Amino acid sequence: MAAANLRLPPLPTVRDLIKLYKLRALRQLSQNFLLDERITDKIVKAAGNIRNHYVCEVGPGPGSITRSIIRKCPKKLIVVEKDPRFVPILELLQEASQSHVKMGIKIQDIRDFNFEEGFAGAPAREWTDYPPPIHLIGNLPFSVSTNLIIRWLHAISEQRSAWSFGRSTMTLTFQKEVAERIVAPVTHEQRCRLSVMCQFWCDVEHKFTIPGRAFVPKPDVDVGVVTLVPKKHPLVKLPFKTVEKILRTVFNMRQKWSIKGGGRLFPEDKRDELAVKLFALADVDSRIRPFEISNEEFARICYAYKVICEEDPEIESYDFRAPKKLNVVAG
Ligand SMILES: C[S@@+](CC[C@H](N)C(=O)[O-])C[C@H]1O[C@@H](n2cnc3c(N)ncnc32)[C@H](O)[C@@H]1O
Repeated sequence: MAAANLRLPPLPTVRDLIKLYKLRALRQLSQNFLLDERITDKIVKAAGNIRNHYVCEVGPGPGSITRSIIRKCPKKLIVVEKDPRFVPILELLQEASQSHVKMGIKIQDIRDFNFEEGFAGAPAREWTDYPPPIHLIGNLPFSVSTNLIIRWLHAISEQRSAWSFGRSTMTLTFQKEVAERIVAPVTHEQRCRLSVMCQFWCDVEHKFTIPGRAFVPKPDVDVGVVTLVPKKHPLVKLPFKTVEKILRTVFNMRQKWSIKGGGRLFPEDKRDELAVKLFALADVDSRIRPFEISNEEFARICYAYKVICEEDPEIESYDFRAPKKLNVVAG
């Protein structure tokens, strides 16, 4: 039987609090608020069981998802919000829930937040064990969401930050197109570098879509709720930056044969020869387009690149985007 939700003491509605504190949404902080409790409950439900767990909410704003999280009775909730105007409302929630939930309020950029400190005391699990009782939940600001997920994948690949405790899970919102890219399988029209990066390190699921009209103010796009659970066994075990460079380069020519983009991993004088070698070593058809390459095939391409770099270490530092050296004649 499901445990009963915590009943908060009577509070003004989030809509009334926004009015009371005259909180005009700031476009530069991607502020679009969710006021419908059924939707915020659904987001929190997508995170699975959080009772007695440790939760970090990214960008709580006026606190509607925060209320849904509190009702599920986590052991500890840390909210990280950049905009200090929300402090009085968040403190109200902190006070209302203090007998049940230990709630911390951090006014700062999520990109600078120290998860090891925030989750201090949370039980750690072996990477290949069940995920620890730690969750990251948030209706992310559009302006930082892609950058944030790349940073977090990097941390996952090195099992640090929130992932020094094990395979901490994430339930996050993205613009619908970004959500579709994250989960896009091979040959999907939205498949891109982000799809492969996310799927190398996480099991991803697009849980549901929230129509733009559910937000105040209404954004121009719909929003997808995605769960990301770090994989026990990532599909690739190579340095994150190397993998990122390989995928960025191959996807640079999305509509061309993969050998075209892949070739740009190598300096021009060796390009043709090494591009053929890359795909031969990886046993991947070089004439399919990047979005037609499966995750497993991309993993083989990454390892083949590594072999080529071991044979010729100068290759690794080559980046086709770097400005060409000018041949300046002295004197
Ligand atoms: C889309 S709103 C969501 C607000 C609230 N969670 C909701 O669903 O109604 C994004 C929130 O993230 C906050 N925010 C924007 N950039 C941030 C950052 N870099 N670090 C932390 N919070 C940020 C905004 O101030 C805003 O409150």
